[in-house]
This record gives sequence, C-alpha cells and structure tokens, in this order.
Amino acid sequence: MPSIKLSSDSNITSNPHKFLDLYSMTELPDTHAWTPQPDHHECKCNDESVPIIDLNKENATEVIGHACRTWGVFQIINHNISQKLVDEVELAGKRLFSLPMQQKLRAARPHDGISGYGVARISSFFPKLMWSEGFTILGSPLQHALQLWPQDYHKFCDTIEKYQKEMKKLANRVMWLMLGSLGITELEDLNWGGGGCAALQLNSYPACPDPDRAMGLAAHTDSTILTILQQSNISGLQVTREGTVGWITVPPHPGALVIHVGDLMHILSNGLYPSVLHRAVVNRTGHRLSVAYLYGPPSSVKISPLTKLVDNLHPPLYRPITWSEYLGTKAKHFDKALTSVRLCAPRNGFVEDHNSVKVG
Ligand SMILES: C=C1C[C@]23C[C@@]1(O)CC[C@H]2[C@@]12CCC[C@@](C)(C(=O)O1)[C@H]2[C@@H]3C(=O)O
Ligand SMILES: O=C(O)CCC(=O)C(=O)O
Ligand SMILES: [Fe+2]
Repeated sequence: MPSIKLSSDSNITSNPHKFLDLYSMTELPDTHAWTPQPDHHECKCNDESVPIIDLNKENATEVIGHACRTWGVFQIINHNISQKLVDEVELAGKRLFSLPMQQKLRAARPHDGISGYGVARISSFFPKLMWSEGFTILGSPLQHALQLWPQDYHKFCDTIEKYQKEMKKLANRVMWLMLGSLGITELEDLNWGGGGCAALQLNSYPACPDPDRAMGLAAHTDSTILTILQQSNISGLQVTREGTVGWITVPPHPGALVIHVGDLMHILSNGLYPSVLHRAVVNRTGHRLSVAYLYGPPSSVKISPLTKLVDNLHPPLYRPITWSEYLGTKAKHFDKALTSVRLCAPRNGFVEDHNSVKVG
C-alpha cells in the first residue's frame, strides 16, 4: 500500500502525563476538564436527522449528492460489509484498548510518525486533553500487532487486513457515487492508477466520571476524500450543519456506516461538497469505540478542483496539493488548513471557510 508522510507532532513518549489510564479514573482531572458549553451535548431545538441512504436504491447517486451538498455527512445501509466483520473489528479494538498501558505503550506513535498508539494528535491545538485514546494503522498492521501480542498477533492482523480490503472497495464505490453526483463519470477525470491510500483509526472513549466537562474528540474536519466510520451502539458522534445552530447527534443505526465528506473532497468539488465539522462526546456509563477508515488519494497525486467544475464563472478556489502536503498543512494550521490553500475569497464575500472550527 502506498505510504502517507506527515510532518512531526509533539513527542508523546516524552510526555508521560498524557497517558493517564482513563479507565481507572473516578474523577475528571484538571488536565481533562473543558469549560462546559451550553450546547455541550446536543441542540434540542431541531429535529433534523442525518440522512440514511440505501445503496441498493436506484436514486442513490442523487440522494448522496444532495446529502453532500446540504449535510457533508450521511449514513449508508446495504453497503455489503458483513455485520460479522464489523463486530470482529470492534472486538479487535476492544482487545487492544483493554491491554495494560505499559503494553499499549510498546506500540506508541513515534513523535515523527503517524501510526501507533497515542492521544488525539490534534491535542496540541487545545488547552485541555481529550477523554480518548487512539490507534492509527497505515498499511500492514503486522509490526504493531507483534509489539502488542508477540505470540498471538495473527488474529488481530487477519481481522484488520480483511477490514482494510473491504473498506477500500467500499470507499472507492462511495467516492464514485459522490463524483457521479457531480457529473464526473470517467476515470481520466481522476487519474489515480492503483486506487487510493488510507489510514485506519481506532478510537476508544472510556466511560467518564464527568462527561459534561470532558471532550472525547474535539471539533475537526477530516483531511480525507471521505471517511467511513463505524460507531459502537453507544452514541457520541455529533456534527454541525450550515444554517443550524448547535450540534446534531448522529445516532448509531443498526447495520449502518457513517460517511464524512473530507477536506480533499471539498477541494475536488471546488467547495460544492463542504467537509463536515464533527466531534465525539463521552458518557458516564458506556465505553464507546469507533473505527474510522480515512480514505484519500495516492500520496503523490495532486488534488485540485475538478476541471469539469471550473469555468470563467466558477474559478478554481483551491491550489493543487497532495494528501501528504495537506496533512502537513493541517498539522500546522489545523482549522485554518483549507483557508490556507484557498486561492480567492468566496463569492459571498466571507473570507473564512464555512467550516472553520470554533476552538473551545
Ligand atoms: C491520514 C490521517 C488523517 C488523520 C491524520 C492521519 O495522519 C492519521 C489519523 C487521522 C486522524 C483521525 C482522528 C481525527 C484526525 C483529525 C486526527 O487527529 O487524526 C484525523 C487526521 C485528519 O483527518 O486530518
Ligand atoms: O468517534 C467518532 O465518532 C468520531 C471519530 C472521528 O471523527 C475520527 O476518527 O476522525
Ligand atoms: Fe473525524
């Protein structure tokens, strides 16, 4: 699998205080206490819900196009991923996160690396730490599995490899449905050779003694073309929507997978499909797990607004950029990353991208 390179993040192994064992905490430590927001859990004032789209329906392309324009997020059913595989991956994640901290730290993400065990890498942009731990897998899971289970690594590897293979097919299918809804149907419009590149992110959110003052994963957009997210049957994912105040919960729907429009699709579509701002909140009683398949282009392919979407009236809004370069930009500018690759101000006169993250 092609690799993604990223500029360094903070040296996590030299910051042992970041590796509190959240599972044993009976009180929220000050390091993890966020200022409570009135809208912390969700906006009770609207009854809109994220669309659930049946991929077997004939109108799937149009419905996906509408969801991408108006939500940036939707759930899919009839996606051909077996529930058995989804359950197996969830179990593999639970097995991993329930290991003793010392064992997980054997696979700690190095300070200049992307893959391995660690705190949310966006932590450095926030004054408080998040109530979660993560594990990122790029390509083969073998090296990490050997670090975690020297004798018994096969089971984890088999499950993860099977899941990566199935997710790659699904991500490619959903991407082409999105592109189809923009009128892009030919391969020459997207010259990717052997297909995309991906990272698999396992997220664990232990039950929290003070969930109203804690944050599972702070508001962000994904730097991807699209993300496929499976969430355990405990709710926690929230999204924002243009024209709506506050956060909207994406309730776990049996058998459904969540799709996020990412920043690179935002660029490809010349802003027609804006990436979705989302976050994860935690709860007092349940341990929540989510698995994100972060799908993007091969690392050396430059992404720019699709030529069919650009003309004199619709000039390209973003400069060409590879996924690796964009991840570097995101690591530096975080919520200002899209704005930083923007060529000209939007026609409505606002300079900021609509999804600029409100930090805090
Ligand atoms: C390919 C990637 C996208 C990601 C950074 C990474 O290098 C690997 C993990 C990804 C993730 C998952 C949780 C949220 C996120 C913002 C983060 O901090 O790590 C995303 C990154 C991203 O989409 O920018
Ligand atoms: O846990 C969730 O629901 C969200 C995870 C997420 O946003 C991510 O991994 O990028
Ligand atoms: Fe995300």
